[in-house]
Amino acid sequence: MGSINGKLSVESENIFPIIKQWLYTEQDIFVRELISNCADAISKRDSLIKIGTCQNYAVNSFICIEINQTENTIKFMDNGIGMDADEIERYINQIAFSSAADFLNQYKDNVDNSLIGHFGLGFYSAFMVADKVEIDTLSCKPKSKPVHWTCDCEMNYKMEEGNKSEIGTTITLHVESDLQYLKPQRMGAVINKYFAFFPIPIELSCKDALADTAESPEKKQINDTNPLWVKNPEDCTRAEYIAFYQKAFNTHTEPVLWLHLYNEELGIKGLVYFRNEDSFNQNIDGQIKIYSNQVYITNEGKGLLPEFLSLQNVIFDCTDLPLMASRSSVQKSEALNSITHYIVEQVAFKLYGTFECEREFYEEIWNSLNPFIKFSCLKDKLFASYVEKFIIFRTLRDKYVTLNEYLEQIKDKHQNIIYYVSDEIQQAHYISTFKKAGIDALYMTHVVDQPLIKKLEMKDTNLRFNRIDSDFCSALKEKLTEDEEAKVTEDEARLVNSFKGLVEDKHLTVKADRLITKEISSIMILDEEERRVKDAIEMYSATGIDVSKFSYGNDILLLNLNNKLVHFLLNPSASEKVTNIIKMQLIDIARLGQETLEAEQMSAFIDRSNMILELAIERDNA
Ligand SMILES: Nc1ncnc2c1ncn2[C@@H]1O[C@H](COP(=O)(O)OP(=O)(O)OP(=O)(O)O)[C@@H](O)[C@H]1O
Repeated sequence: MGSINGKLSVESENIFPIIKQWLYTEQDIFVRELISNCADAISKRDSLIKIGTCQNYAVNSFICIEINQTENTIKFMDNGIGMDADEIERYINQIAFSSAADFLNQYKDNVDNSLIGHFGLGFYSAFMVADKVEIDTLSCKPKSKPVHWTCDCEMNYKMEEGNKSEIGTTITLHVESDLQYLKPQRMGAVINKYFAFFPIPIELSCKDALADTAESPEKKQINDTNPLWVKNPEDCTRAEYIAFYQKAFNTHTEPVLWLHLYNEELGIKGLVYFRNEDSFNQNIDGQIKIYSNQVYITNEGKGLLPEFLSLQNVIFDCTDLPLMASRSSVQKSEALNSITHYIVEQVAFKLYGTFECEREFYEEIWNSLNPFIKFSCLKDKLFASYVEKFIIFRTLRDKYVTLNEYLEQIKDKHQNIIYYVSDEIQQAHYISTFKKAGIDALYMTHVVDQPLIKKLEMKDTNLRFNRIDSDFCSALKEKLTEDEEAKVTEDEARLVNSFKGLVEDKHLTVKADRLITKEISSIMILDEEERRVKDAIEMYSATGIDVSKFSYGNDILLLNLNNKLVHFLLNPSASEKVTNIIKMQLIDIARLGQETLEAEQMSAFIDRSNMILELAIERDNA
């Protein structure tokens, strides 16, 4: 074969600018494309060996990347099918003409369709980093001659007989000396990004500028050819799952639970890891890694997986993913819907199984599952329909219950009213009062609990969620006879009257009742609906919205007629000086139980507290 010079022909227009600017916005992609070509060549060779069209010339398949920092070259070498001059003419010189279609046509009855999805542009991504590219190749076809092909970035090529003696292909990229990919760490990281779990061994070697040139550099295998998701779930151990999690997601944390996806029909294998609390607190977002035939495609699950799954760490491989031309994203399709549906169902079944069969363990890991399950139920109707029943809540008695279990437990006491705690510290006073009175409530302290409450109330209009400091009275009210009720009304009227003038806050209403615990003197309550309006107004106000036109109901100062101090206020012979101090103190104590005092109130409270201590000393001395 003589030497052939030419200008690359293109199918429609000059695609170099497209390659450089549009299709491959990420430079790393040339590594993926060239290694994918090596892999394709090996698969084609294996297919031919299987059908006896090609002699079994190679013992082991290999892909090797060799960096030479002296010559500023990067070589991609494989022992795949190789090319003869005709094939180079067809598949390389005529750009945008993929050989995959030809290959499939020729052997369509004998090979599987895993080679589909090739677009005939990948090879030219080499020009994203190289100003000259060489191909040295020897085809596996009998009596083939080796070919040497070289091309500069002006699209001028030269093709002549080469000197390659072993079947396969070497692509040599001539690059600038400062190119980041000449550094083995950088190149290793990129190979790892796309091919960490590729089934064919990929070796990297580097001849550095200072090394003795006679010595061939050490080769290092970069990838794990047998990732855990490929294995049958029955053969995988707990230690293997954890080790794989830490390696694949680069973390030292351990997952609390995992799920092995394995569906031959959909061609899907993968792992869903449920992250632990610490990992959640560090970063609310999880990681999604999608592979196709063990080649990394994307970490962008948007549109592919339901949004809520992005809270967990998911890695999966799907043989038939409908890929976009750049192979970096996935097209929406029916097949994709089935995959998504399968994953959502599997996640729901895993949670169901753990809840039903390992309730104690489920409760142990609940803090880690809590935000994920609740958020998912808010976001995804299908998922909610499976999983809503497995939401559990910690109670004041430090037990975990589902909503149904709680409703069953309280049905004789406060039917359908669910008391909840939204802030353990702020509502500590109410919590201890509830505990003393033997009334249970649920901890709903996560931000996701507020929208969840709204959703549950909308779903079942009989349910009423009352924060522990709202509607306190009905929970703790003593059961009274008619006569006793009449007495309460009378005492209440007297107390309301005596507080007049003392309370300047127009948002404060005084009420009195007999509560089942004597220890409580005064407590501030706000009707649940009014409190929700108040919270919303405060939230809008914080975002700068003018809220002056909005208003909400009054805070209620509830006085417990069973308490000694309150009882004292009804004593007609008590001195006005002392009763006024007690009344003011009762108001402030009630306010403190709910929120902090304003500056002036706090100062008055401290002065008054000191005065009370002085009175105590005076009394002791008397
Ligand atoms: N290492 C190789 N060994 C054998 N043939 C190769 C090799 N690299 C490229 N080729 C041939 O060149 C053709 C063009 O490669 P190119 O990467 O541009 O397109 P493709 O692999 O067909 O599709 P894609 O754009 O998806 O990569 C390939 O189809 C293949 O026939």
